[in-house]
Amino acid sequence: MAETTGATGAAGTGAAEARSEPGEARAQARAAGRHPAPAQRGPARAGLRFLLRRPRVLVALAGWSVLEAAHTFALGFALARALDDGFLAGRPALGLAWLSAAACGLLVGAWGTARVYRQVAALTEPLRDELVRRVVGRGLYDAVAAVGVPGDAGQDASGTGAVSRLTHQVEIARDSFAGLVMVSRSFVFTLAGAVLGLFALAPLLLVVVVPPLAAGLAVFAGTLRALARRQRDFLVADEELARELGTAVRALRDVTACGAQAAVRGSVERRVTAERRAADALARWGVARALALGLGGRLPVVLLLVLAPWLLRHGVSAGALAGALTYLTQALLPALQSLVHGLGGAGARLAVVIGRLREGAPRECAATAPMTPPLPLPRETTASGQGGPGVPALELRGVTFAYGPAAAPVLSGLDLTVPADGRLAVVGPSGAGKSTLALLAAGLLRPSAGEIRLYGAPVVPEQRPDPRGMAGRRVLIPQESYVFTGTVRENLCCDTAPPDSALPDSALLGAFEAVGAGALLRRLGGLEAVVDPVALSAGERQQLAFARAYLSPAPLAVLDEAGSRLDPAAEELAESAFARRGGALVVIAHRISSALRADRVLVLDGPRTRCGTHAELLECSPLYRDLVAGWAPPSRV
Ligand SMILES: Nc1ncnc2c1ncn2[C@@H]1O[C@H](COP(=O)(O)OP(=O)(O)OP(=O)(O)O)[C@@H](O)[C@H]1O
Repeated sequence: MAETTGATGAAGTGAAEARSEPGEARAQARAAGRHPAPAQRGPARAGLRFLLRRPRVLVALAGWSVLEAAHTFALGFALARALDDGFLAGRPALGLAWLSAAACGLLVGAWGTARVYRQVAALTEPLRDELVRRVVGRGLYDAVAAVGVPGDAGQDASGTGAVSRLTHQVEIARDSFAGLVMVSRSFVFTLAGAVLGLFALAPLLLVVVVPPLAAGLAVFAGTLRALARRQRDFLVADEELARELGTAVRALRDVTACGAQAAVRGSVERRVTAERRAADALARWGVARALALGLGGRLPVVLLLVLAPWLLRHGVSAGALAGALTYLTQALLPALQSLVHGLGGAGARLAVVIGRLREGAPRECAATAPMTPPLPLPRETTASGQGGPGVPALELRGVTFAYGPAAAPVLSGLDLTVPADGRLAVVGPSGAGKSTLALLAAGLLRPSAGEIRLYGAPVVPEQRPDPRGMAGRRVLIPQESYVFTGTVRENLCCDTAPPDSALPDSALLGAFEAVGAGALLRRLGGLEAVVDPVALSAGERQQLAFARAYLSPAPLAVLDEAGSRLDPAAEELAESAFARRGGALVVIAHRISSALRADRVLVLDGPRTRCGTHAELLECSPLYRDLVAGWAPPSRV
């Protein structure tokens, strides 16, 4: 069995890497009694202030962007002149010269754009540095503050994971900010170049183009806020779903062990529904985006074509008309598309990330998030699995098991009966299949052939613990004890108590005393003390697991080297508690003492497997004799 200690603690940390945890941040802020600032408010104003503090960079950016405007202007104007003065006037050389001028404009524009990137970097890198400084500073502050915080909280808060996640968000913020600067700047200068060009070609063109363009921009501006909010809601819902799934996947073992599948499924389904709703709302508002693009980018083209005869009659040349169409289709429409998508998407993302960074929460990365309490298993109230008088606790008939179709069988045709009050020890060399047998008996593995019955009922692996099924008939303590971050009570009850009722304290305290773990309970600080699995020794974890299993109503207990980390006296105390509580006991024996306490011993040894009393096996099983000789000096046997 794999190591399970501390799984829940780990599961709680860091959900969806770059996708962060806004919900947690808010929950924690609420828990801490502070009210988080709305993520949306402020980033735009803060961004503007940031820009205004860098006038020189802004001027340089504007200067280089003028080249871009000049390139846009040259594009339509040169085409119009090439047509009107060159090709349509029978002077192809002049036409080609104008086209060459347009090509030169293209090169100059590209050169300007390259310089623009440098200036954008000069804006975004300081932003990044500033955000990183804040994030790391806050992370260190929290790390120092977390010193002395007991348990996972302290360990996680002081870890670098939170800072690493937030610095990744800083990268997202920087990229989104750079994108926003680029698209906004590009739209402004492209618009300026195109309007100047249209005016230079024929002012009448502006009468056709400007009204729909202005209407499109007005629709976009009017719906931007709502659209950004929907976009932000969708991002948050998407992140929360990713966080929920990430946590669930990391905590699968805990979830299964606690029987919390239904609760986790419900929680994930709620997130999926929330994300679907957010996506629907965003899609509805996407219509506004399409409307803005249609009005501002496409309608002017249609109007120019429809009104072409009228424009030509009123002195607009064919070349000017072609130039105007070039402005619209090659410059304005792409710039408007970038603006609409850029401001709606990158803008919302930037607002979310900046808002979150300003909430400033390395703490938000689940370091101190409350652990999902384990869902306790229902406790069987009647001995439903006991099958009636004379029915054995455990029966194996011709059981064969292999870990794969091509693997050699670990068990082959095994027959075994453990009476309802029987006490069986299973021994054998390492790798003989003792743990495999324990898992088969517990219904956690399915035999390749043969049949296994518990109290007369066939053993079937179950999707979830059922008090009327396997959980009501057997309890298994595996080699590695399962202990999670939570109170002692939660650790005890995760296998036993139904969600709607609790075991009395006297039963819990009695279980500790019965298995010889009373001193451990007192040292931990009682039932409400929080257990840190990492701070327990392996033997202490085993004692806790003994106490938990002792509380189980299941009449068959299967102990798979469950006391291997205890000293012999403590192991005997724990084992004998199970013998006293009644029912059947199967012990995968770690020491000869366990075998000596059993009624019968199963020696697993492939084809030479034997079952009998200690004395019988000493007679007939050379392997058993060897094992016994290896366990203890002959004089003590
Ligand atoms: N999950 C698995 N997949 C494939 N093979 C496995 C798996 N678990 C165990 N085995 C193999 O099955 C055989 C029996 O393993 P098992 O753990 O049951 O032995 P064991 O008698 O309990 O050993 P030990 O005393 O060392 O715990 C071994 O050869 C082992 O390598």
